[in-house]
Amino acid sequence: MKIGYLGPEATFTDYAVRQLFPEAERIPFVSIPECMDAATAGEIDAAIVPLENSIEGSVNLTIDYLVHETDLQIVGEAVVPIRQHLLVHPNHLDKWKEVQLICSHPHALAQCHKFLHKEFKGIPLEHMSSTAAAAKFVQSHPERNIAAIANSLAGEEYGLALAQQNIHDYSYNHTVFAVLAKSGESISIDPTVESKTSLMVTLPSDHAGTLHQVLSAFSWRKLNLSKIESRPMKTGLGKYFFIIDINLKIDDVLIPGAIAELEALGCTVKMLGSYSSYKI
Ligand SMILES: O=C(O)C(=O)C[C@]1(C(=O)O)C=C[C@@H](O)C=C1
Repeated sequence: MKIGYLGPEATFTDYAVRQLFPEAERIPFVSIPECMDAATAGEIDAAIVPLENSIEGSVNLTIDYLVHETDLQIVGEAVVPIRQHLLVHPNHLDKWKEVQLICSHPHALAQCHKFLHKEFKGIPLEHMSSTAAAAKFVQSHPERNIAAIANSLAGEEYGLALAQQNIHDYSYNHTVFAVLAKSGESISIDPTVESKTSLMVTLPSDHAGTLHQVLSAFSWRKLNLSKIESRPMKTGLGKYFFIIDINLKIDDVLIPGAIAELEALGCTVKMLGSYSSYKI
């Protein structure tokens, strides 16, 4: 089985792939959209992409690309603990407090915002395509006193020294990764802790109280929602769609009944997936 991920080797996404699919052939991509495109084209069996972080919130690029640009389905998800470390080239370990630049993925920098503000005020931050790309960049510039924020796997992979560990601002730091595949493809992930169904719901325009009616379609059926999030449709100001997660696998009665009720209200409903959730 071929699984695509945001590369290079030793990103958090790569770590998630290694945990979920230890036997798979891992294929790195330079961006999340490229990885999803490869799944759509059938070059890989599934793409693993970050969806949401407990400190930083949703990964908008993933959600928007999934909804607007692909027909991929969510076939599984994994909740992965995230530990961010400050890594430097071993040549500069004794002067890590004087680093001239700190680079990482924007989500990783944001997860360490308070640490950076306190310890490295005024030091430039550079966005890289992933945490491992930042670690690789530091490795390839041994002459510069610069640092990467990345995980310990990247530290080992790129021969960097650990200057400060666990620098994320809140100790509870977890990212949810989605497993995306073409519709009809099933990928088994065991053991399952929870099940979920994700829907994209677009409301009819200018109807007072529709969101209330949408929520009551779930509430009177006692369908427990774990997330409701709005994202712009990208067609005009004030035009939004909703992502709604239900804590249940698709069944024959309750969820199809709720969907039919939403459609009767004039909503458009797209099934994003019904899948198992795995905790690493
Ligand atoms: O850069 C990485 O290592 C990634 O896998 C990406 C990513 C993200 O996009 O949120 C994944 C997990 C962490 O939250 C930080 C970065």
